[in-house]
Amino acid sequence: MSDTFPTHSGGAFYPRAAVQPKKSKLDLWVESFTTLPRRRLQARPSRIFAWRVLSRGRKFADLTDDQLDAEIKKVAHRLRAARAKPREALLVQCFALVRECAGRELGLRHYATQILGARAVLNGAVAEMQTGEGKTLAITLAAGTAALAGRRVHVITANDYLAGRDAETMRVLYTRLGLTCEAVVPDCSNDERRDVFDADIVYASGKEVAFSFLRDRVAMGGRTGDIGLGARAYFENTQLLLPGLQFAIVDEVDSVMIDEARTPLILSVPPSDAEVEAEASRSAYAIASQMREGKDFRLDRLRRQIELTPAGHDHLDESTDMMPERWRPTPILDDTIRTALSAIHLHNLDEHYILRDGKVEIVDEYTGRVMPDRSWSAGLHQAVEAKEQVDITTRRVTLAQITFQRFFQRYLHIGGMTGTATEAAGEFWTVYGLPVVSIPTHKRSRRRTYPPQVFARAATKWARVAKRAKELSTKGRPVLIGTRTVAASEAASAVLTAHGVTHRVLSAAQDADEAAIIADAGRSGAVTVATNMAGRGTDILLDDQARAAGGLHVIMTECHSARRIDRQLAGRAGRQGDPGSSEAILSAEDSLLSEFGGSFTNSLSRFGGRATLSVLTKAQSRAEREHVRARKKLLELDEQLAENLAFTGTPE
Ligand SMILES: Nc1ncnc2c1ncn2[C@@H]1O[C@H](COP(=O)(O)OP(=O)(O)OP(=O)(O)O)[C@@H](O)[C@H]1O
Repeated sequence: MSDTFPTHSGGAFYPRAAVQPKKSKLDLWVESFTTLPRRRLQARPSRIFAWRVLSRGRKFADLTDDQLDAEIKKVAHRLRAARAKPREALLVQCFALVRECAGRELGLRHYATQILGARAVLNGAVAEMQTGEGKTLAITLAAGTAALAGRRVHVITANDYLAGRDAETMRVLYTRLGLTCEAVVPDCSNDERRDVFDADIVYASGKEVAFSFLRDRVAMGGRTGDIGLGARAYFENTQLLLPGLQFAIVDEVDSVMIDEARTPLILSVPPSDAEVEAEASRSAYAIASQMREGKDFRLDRLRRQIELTPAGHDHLDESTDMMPERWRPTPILDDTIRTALSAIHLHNLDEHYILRDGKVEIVDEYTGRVMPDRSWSAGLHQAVEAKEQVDITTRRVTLAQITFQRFFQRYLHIGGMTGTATEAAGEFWTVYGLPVVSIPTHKRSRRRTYPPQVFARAATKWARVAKRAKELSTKGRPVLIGTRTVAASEAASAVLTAHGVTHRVLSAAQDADEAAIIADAGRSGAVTVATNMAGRGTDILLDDQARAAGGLHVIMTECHSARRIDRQLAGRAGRQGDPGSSEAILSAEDSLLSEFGGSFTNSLSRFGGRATLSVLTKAQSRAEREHVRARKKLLELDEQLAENLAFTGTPE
């Protein structure tokens, strides 16, 4: 079995895993029948381990605070001495100590299921723990143990807000263990960032750590060994941000390592001729907006691709003069115009992006959150700005780039947790070599799932949503209405108002009040409308009246292209054995069904009637296949780029 705490490789100065060689399809196929079942078996924690931790914990409960501190020191010392592979008995002791400290500092003692989840993470697996099972607390067992063993731990969260929130909540526990814990605040200075990464346990979004790694790579300037890096640090005073990539625990691992993996991370600087660039984007928009679908270009909404027709090419030939000199050669012009067409036809306001303070800000399709510090690459961001007639930002020059897939492969040890891993188990194994292990629930789930209802028209759907919300909230149940876009939240809000239902809206456009709105969402009779940003990590606590009335009811008003995201939303109800229910109220006009639903949806929207579950499942499977294809393609491009870079002498 692999080491629990792999020792340094890639040099003690900046420990990280070596770049992994690309595996052939045949190798992967063979592995999935040979290595994977064995790894899954090895990674599955035994229930006896959890039982031993609980029984050991009873002994620690009798210790005074001073005696407990002494035990912690002893265990930390033995863990460090054990190096890569501590004995099972030592891990039992360490888990029991962390658990006892959690009981004293947080008033929560880990359940057996949380112990199993954390053990699977130490075994280098993805632990699938259902929504609401307490992953945030479970992670402290794995993070605390690894940090006591002397490893620098990164707890990677789905976004910056969760990083700050979880570090804040769990800091007292880590402090009690004699460990330091910090969270990365976006936009902090390099010195601050270096200080944060100096802590034993760092909570951060994947993007923050990956960008810090990219900056370090640029600073290393191709030197990767200890001597080169040490010399650079000494003679050129180059200070790196990270102490390497040692031990990562990824919370909401499918969101971070699969969903985010569709966007490459690019470290860039502004170019010298910004004004001409802006001019080119405006002219390209002017040309593209005159072109007609079908005649000048063909649009493949499914694959999000645009192809120019011969008539389109003729149109471009006639418009060349409108572009600045550098953009006139045919391949560059074609590319620029296709980007402008994509901005016009495939990127929608209040769905893919919002406008805030005269700026285009991207909305993450999976989390519903605005990502102010991200921009689309290859001129798309500027094309969207030209379309919205706002100031055009400068298209930046790339210094270094990496995909999440390649970034996470560089950790010496990685493990993760999520409520929804099964759907992506194949991808976890082929891309990251991570087996998925299912952990049982602490209490039996009492959540009821009603069959989905699909209406022909969106208006009928919204009326039904309002009626359901009114009916259930009058009975004293809190209702959470999940939407996919900011625009849909507004539509839902308008209908609810028209039906006289008091409600609150939580959306990407106003996430400042998030904590307050969530705190109220579990009150008896409360109705809350939220984009899927109220999915992962949102813990809606019920009051007694709400629990007695039947708990939270989640209404999903549009299915996401990934089933996991829907399961996350439904998972806000019926947590920790609470009562609760969920249902989907949809329409054939929803984008998933109209794009991926096939002929059935077409006839449904034309002739009316109701669709069945199988139509939905088919549409989602199609969309998921498309996304897997897109991610594979990105990884291939990234690997190709790395090979080209390796050829020019920068192998990292
Ligand atoms: N051992 C425990 N004892 C008592 N309460 C607990 C325990 N562990 C977790 N909880 C409570 O369970 C609730 C859910 O926890 P948390 O939000 O971490 O779940 P989660 O698994 O991350 O859910 P999701 O996947 O939906 O984000 C919280 O209110 C938390 O305080």
